[in-house]
Amino acid sequence: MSIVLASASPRRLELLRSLGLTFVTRPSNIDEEAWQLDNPADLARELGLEKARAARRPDDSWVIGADTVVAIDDIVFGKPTDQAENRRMLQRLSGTEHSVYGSIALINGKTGIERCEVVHTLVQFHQLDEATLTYYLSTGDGMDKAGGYGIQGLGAIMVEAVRGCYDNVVGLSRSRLYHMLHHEGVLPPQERAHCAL
Ligand SMILES: Cc1cn([C@H]2C[C@H](O)[C@@H](COP(=O)(O)OP(=O)(O)OP(=O)(O)O)O2)c(=O)[nH]c1=O
Repeated sequence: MSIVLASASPRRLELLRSLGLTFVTRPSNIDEEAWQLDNPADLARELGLEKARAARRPDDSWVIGADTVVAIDDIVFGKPTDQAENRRMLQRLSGTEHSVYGSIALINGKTGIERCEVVHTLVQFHQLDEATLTYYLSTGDGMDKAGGYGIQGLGAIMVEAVRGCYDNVVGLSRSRLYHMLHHEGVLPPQERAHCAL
């Protein structure tokens, strides 16, 4: 039984690799902008499932799709299109707490079984002063990331506290994924032996 990661995200690849699993990547490249849902958790769920469906294969492989949605009061902050938008996003996140919804979808190509769970993490930002904003924006670190920041990199300087799963903010909750795979009986003995958890 093989595992396919339907993602182009280097963060997700690293997180999955650290579980000690053998897998291949197959980015799905769906049009995420085409999805408009009012509820951010539902949006994360549907996008995770769509990514997994797009990479599905007609064999006994398990495809993993994931999506990260950053939101305040149901207003979704996607990836910034330019530095000015990145600045506006960080100004909105400054001094307040926001939600990060991360979906994990699992699809079996042979049986058609579909599972999807959404993990919710709360992230509190410091009040950001102009110097900090300008410094962070100058690195471009937030440009390819939901909400316009990366907690695992320099974005950490803006984070005051995290409530819930940290991995979920980075892009994939290893703990939740492990338990989902385990529940489906996906992990063969040799994979279990190498598993880092
Ligand atoms: C909030 C936050 C997001 N991110 C990243 C995780 C995801 O890669 C990205 C959210 O965009 P996604 O659309 O979830 O993922 P992606 O387009 O990067 O990759 P793919 O669809 O191929 O799986 O933001 C961080 O790396 N650190 C953070 O702190």
